[in-house]
Amino acid sequence: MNWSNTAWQTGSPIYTQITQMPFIRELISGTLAPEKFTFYIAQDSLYLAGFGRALSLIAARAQHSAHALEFMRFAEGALMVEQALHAGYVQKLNIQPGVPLSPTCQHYTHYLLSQAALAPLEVAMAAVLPCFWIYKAVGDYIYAKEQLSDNPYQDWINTYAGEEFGQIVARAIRVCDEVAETCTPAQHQAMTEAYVTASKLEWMFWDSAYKLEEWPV
Ligand SMILES: Cc1ncc(CN)c(N)n1
Repeated sequence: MNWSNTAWQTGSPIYTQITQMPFIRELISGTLAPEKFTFYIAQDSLYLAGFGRALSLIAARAQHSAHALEFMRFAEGALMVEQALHAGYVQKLNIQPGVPLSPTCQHYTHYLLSQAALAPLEVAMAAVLPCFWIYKAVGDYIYAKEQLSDNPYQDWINTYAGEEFGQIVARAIRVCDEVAETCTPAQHQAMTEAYVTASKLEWMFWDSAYKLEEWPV
């Protein structure tokens, strides 16, 4: 079995819980409060800046030039394509610059950056994989469930359920599997742990937006 099959199976209870979150249910029905989506977009723009840097760090550390190139393209995708979607929303939702990182956004981006800089390369790659794979799965899930023709969140849904993002996700999974081929069982275990941790942080990210999370002090 490929490492990615094990990772998906291990992380699937978290994925299932994500699909049941109020944030996701309300995205499907189009009833999500605009202030919650605005909070999400503002934090996600900050997240994507950190995520793009983490991907660039992994590219710089990759052992094979084909993998380095893939991660450079992934970084470009996060910083250009996804940020372009957000830029449209930032304008539409009138999000002002200078929004501070929420506690969860800080936790998640710093987790990815520290893994990208300091963890063994295969663990760093596994840590960023949920950012691709869970979003694609959630995008497809929402797309399949929604019944509205005028969902206010349709652009967001189309981006993550789209074919183009699907191809990027397939390539990210493939690189992880190629790297995992030469890893020991202990290294596979460390990869899966990083994958599960990042999956939990995905759950927390949506939860924090729904709660409009603030610093307690
Ligand atoms: C928190 C989060 N995770 C993943 C993605 C998709 N790259 C995103 N935009 N935001």
